[in-house]
Amino acid sequence: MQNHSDLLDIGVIGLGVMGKNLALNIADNRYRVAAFDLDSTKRDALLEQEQKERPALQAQRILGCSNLSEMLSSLAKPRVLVLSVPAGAPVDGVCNALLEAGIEQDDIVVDTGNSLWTDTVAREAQYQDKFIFFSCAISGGEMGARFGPSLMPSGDIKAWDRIKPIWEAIAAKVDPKTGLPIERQEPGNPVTEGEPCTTYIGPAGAGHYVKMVHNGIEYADMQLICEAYQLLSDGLGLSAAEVGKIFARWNQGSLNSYLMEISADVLSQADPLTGKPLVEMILDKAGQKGTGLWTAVSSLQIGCPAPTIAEAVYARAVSTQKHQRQQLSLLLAGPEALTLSDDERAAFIDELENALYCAKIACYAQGFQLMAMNAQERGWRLDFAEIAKIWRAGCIIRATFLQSITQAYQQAQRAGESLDNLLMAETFSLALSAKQQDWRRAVARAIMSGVPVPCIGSALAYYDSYRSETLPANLLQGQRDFFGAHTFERIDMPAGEKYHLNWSHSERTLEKL
Ligand SMILES: NC(=O)C1=CN([C@@H]2O[C@H](COP(=O)(O)OP(=O)(O)OC[C@H]3O[C@@H](n4cnc5c(N)ncnc54)[C@H](OP(=O)(O)O)[C@@H]3O)[C@@H](O)[C@H]2O)C=CC1
Ligand SMILES: O=C(CO)[C@H](O)[C@H](O)COP(=O)(O)O
Repeated sequence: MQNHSDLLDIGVIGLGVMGKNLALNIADNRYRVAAFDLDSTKRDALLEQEQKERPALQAQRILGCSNLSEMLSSLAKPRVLVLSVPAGAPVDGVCNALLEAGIEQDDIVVDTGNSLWTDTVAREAQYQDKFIFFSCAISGGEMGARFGPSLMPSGDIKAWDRIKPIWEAIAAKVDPKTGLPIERQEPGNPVTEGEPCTTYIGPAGAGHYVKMVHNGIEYADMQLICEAYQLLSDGLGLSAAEVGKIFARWNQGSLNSYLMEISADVLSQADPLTGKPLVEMILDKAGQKGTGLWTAVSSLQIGCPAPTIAEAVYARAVSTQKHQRQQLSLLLAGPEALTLSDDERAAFIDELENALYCAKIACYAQGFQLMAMNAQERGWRLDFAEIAKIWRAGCIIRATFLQSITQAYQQAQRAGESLDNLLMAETFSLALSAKQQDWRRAVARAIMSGVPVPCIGSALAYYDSYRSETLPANLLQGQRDFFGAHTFERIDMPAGEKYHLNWSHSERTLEKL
């Protein structure tokens, strides 16, 4: 350490994938860090890593602690303690251990895990008067944590004022003119220029809600890319490397994103054991930790349509039913293979690129609408231009596309309008209208080839539903009234007036209720 008698700036508890890299990132930005993990080998690995990275002449900035009491006594007051432990019981486990170790009322505990947002709301209340429970959802995975993540803080505003300088220093940075990430993955040389990808989101739970929806969009975006992969490989018979090249090309255009970039990379990777494409050696059963599911559940609970996000969660569930899929693949018939000319194949690839772009817009529209509806229910004032801004770099769904979303919300703000659905933004409505025919052709081809496209297809249904002034819910209301006297409203009478037809009477008279 620079000076062992000095009190340190911040403590990091939990030194796994995220915590270790966050600690190194904070130290790179000249803050002094106390670090603790239940598993002392993780603490030692962190110290070793710092020693390797920090030039010999520079003093170490990370102190390994053997227990939480040691950590508390090493920190300047009021203390700032970052939790990077698995969501759920471990968060309360650490909070209780901190209470036993002597944490004080004005100390700040920042939960950076993927906690369920309602748990965060409850924790703020539960630990009130004991310490300040603050939260900061984080995205960016291992490399983001190390060199600049997207950070979504929420809770006590005074706690935010205290941690803001550290957060702005460690966050990913964006060039304000272009909206593009400024990336420099060099230990000891953090990016200090540009706009930091962090902003105060709102009261307790708001940041975790926003991160949860980020992950819901992440699930959908990943599944869209996977569907395109299956269409190109099973539908067109292209090799993994060929699909990788197509994705790399798409990544140069409007589909430019981190997820597209890494998908191209994964597809071009050979398996070190067999030499075959690695992707073909990876078992097709998807894992999940819950944030996509929570997003889908929240959308159902508040009645906000997010079908593409929900389909992405189902797609992971179907993938895990490998045994049933194996059995049914032998039982159920599919369509005849399509024979396409070279021109048709080339056209299909272009159509699919447009389909993916349109479906992506629909996913983001669903996610942003969900945040807006939940914010309204909770009385949160979320700033969507700021949220889109902090997702332009650092996080997993970072994409040039986020700059267009930022601009759409900024434009709406300037005009004093609320953008209730992203599909209404001119930049997206024009793009969708221009590309929707290709989207339909791609979905039709997928259906005729028997390749499942739950997300590309559901996004199209979402688009068609929202551009339909009338939907068959009139018949649905008639059905409900028929079997359960659930009543209906009439188009020629004031809103809110309820009617019921006496379906079981021979005269079928209409009653106004
Ligand atoms: N990995 C990712 O890409 C991202 C993860 N997150 C979230 O960040 C959080 C951390 O994730 P990640 O780093 O991947 O998880 P890891 O499992 O890699 O790390 C968690 C660490 O916390 C330690 N730990 C558990 N309980 C305690 C405790 N009571 N006191 C001290 N240390 C403890 C674990 O030790 P041990 O292993 O011995 O139990 C482990 O070293 C999770 O909530 C995750 O959902 C958020 C964004 C991205
Ligand atoms: O939060 C993240 C990125 O933003 C994590 O990587 C998340 O754990 C991924 O979710 P899952 O394991 O459910 O795919």
